[in-house]
Amino acid sequence: MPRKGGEDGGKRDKAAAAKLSKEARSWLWRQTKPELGFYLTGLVGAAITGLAMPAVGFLMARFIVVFYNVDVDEMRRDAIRRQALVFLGMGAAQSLGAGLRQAGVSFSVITERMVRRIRLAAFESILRQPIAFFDSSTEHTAGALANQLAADCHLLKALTGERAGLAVSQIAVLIAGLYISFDASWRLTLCIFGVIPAIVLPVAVQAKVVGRYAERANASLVRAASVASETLLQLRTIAAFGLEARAVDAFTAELSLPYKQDVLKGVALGVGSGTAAGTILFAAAFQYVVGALFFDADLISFSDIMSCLLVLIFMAFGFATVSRDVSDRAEAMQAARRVYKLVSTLSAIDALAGTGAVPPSGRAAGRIELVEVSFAYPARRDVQVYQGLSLTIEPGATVALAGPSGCGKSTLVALLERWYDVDGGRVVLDGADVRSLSVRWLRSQIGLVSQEPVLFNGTIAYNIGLGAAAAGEGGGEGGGEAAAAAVEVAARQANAHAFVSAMPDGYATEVGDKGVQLSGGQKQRIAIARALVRDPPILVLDEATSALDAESERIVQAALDELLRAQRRTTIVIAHRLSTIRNADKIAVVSGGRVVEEGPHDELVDREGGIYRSLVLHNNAGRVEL
Ligand SMILES: Nc1ncnc2c1ncn2[C@@H]1O[C@H](COP(=O)(O)OP(=O)(O)OP(=O)(O)O)[C@@H](O)[C@H]1O
Repeated sequence: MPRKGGEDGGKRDKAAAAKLSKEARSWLWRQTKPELGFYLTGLVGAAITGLAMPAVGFLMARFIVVFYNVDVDEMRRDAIRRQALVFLGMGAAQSLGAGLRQAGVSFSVITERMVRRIRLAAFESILRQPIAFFDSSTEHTAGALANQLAADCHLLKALTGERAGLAVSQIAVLIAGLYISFDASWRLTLCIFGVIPAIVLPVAVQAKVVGRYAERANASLVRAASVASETLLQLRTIAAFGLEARAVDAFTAELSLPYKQDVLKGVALGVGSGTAAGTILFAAAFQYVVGALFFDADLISFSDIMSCLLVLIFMAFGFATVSRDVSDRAEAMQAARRVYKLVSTLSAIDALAGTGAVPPSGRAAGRIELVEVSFAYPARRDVQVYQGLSLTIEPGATVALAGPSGCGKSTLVALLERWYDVDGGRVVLDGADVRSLSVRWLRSQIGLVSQEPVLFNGTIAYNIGLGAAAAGEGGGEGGGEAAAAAVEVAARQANAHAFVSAMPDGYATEVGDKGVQLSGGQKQRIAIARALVRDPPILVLDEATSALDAESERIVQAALDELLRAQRRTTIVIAHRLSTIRNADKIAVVSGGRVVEEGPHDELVDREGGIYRSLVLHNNAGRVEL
């Protein structure tokens, strides 16, 4: 019976793939809408030029016949005049067709516009996805997605614009050729066009083979892109551990399959196009023989033999590239399915959607409640991080989260930021379930400083200003006087102003890629300033000093202590340092997926047998592993 299940599964997969292809095709068609007028004009032009090909063959045949058959001079002159006029007409039709084809101004422009639009939609779709989307699959690594934006979107060109015109033109060639040839002699046409399967079959098989190879080669290329992007993002670690050769090996290994498949694809393409090209001329040879037999049996005239033959030969010109086109389209269809899958993936947590409530005041008071929350990360369903966790944080209070490593302290931040949704229970901000709130607004209310500050390539002012830009308060390139003033205020609060002003270019100092030109402590203070520039009602410090050396930690800690003293805002602190935690209004100890102890430092430290007390008692040189 497993075989039957396998067959059913295979059928289901095939049906799902066919459905996806169909949807991808209609989606692609919808993408042409903004340029539909141009597009259709171009396609009509392509159809006319396609129709003209066999028609020219037919006229040539007539022309030859006139010279061969018509003996009387006067009649021949008439016939030649008629033929010349028809040729003139054909010339006009061709001009019109080619003109219309170009007037689609031209297909390449349409294609570029469309691909740009699709790329943008794909990029937006990536940004709309919840964080879980990026946790779960090798298809969704940074390298893989960047590859999709670049390579897949580029491949789509084979399904649109000039290439679509070519397909229409080839179909027109086939229809016109069949019609003219059938009209001349249905017998000979049936015999000759009986060989069409000999052309179509290898091309169809080749397209299928190429399509299948393309899918596997793409999977390898995606993995190669992941290896490349991971290597480039971790260059310092790679250098420190001497992992360059390993990275090259991993990259080479992933490229070997696409290489092999490219070779096979070349062979398939060669066989396909070779068979197609040869078959047309074999058909012509066959036509001579069969035509002669029919001629002897008085079943066909000389004129009709010539028509069938020349139509066939002119059709061969029209089909010269069909084999490669079919392959490219097969590859492009795979890419279209992948891009469509990406752009049609709806996100339950969409920061760009502009949906969800925004409280009338526009600013959160900062009361946070977690009510009976249960949660497991989508990528690791078997690890239940929270099971009925409840915690209330009053507006303006500073709450420290403590507990053993991996107990779920940072997860609380992830749920509050709505990077993930809870499986059970609720996360509530000022009385409203966070799922009902605008994601963009919710995140704009939280200033987050995390363990490893990530800066962007640009100036210090730009990096700090980004905090305000994200909250929709301008900023960006530090733009404007007000923004510049806010950036400086935030830098002062973060204890960063002194070192920034001491730099030759001050706030205009470039920080380099990911902030490499700054020290860890400087980067962290810029990150704190970035979180503060929006003056958030909720501040989250997630082990903000743990990655720093002792001196930098002291400086950053001083900035944070000052900050906590100076302004009452809801603050969640996750820290290993006892001094940060002991000053909090409340310490919540997380263990076994719940808050097991709650209260101020003095109270918890006196609790006999308490987890917090034991953590503090076992602390090492003023640093506790909480
Ligand atoms: N993105 C993720 N996907 C799957 N599991 C995750 C993910 N992030 C964290 N986890 C797991 O969830 C659990 C809680 O992680 P969390 O980062 O919240 O712990 P923590 O208390 O902050 O730890 P630490 O003090 O070591 O930073 C851990 O078991 C961790 O392995």
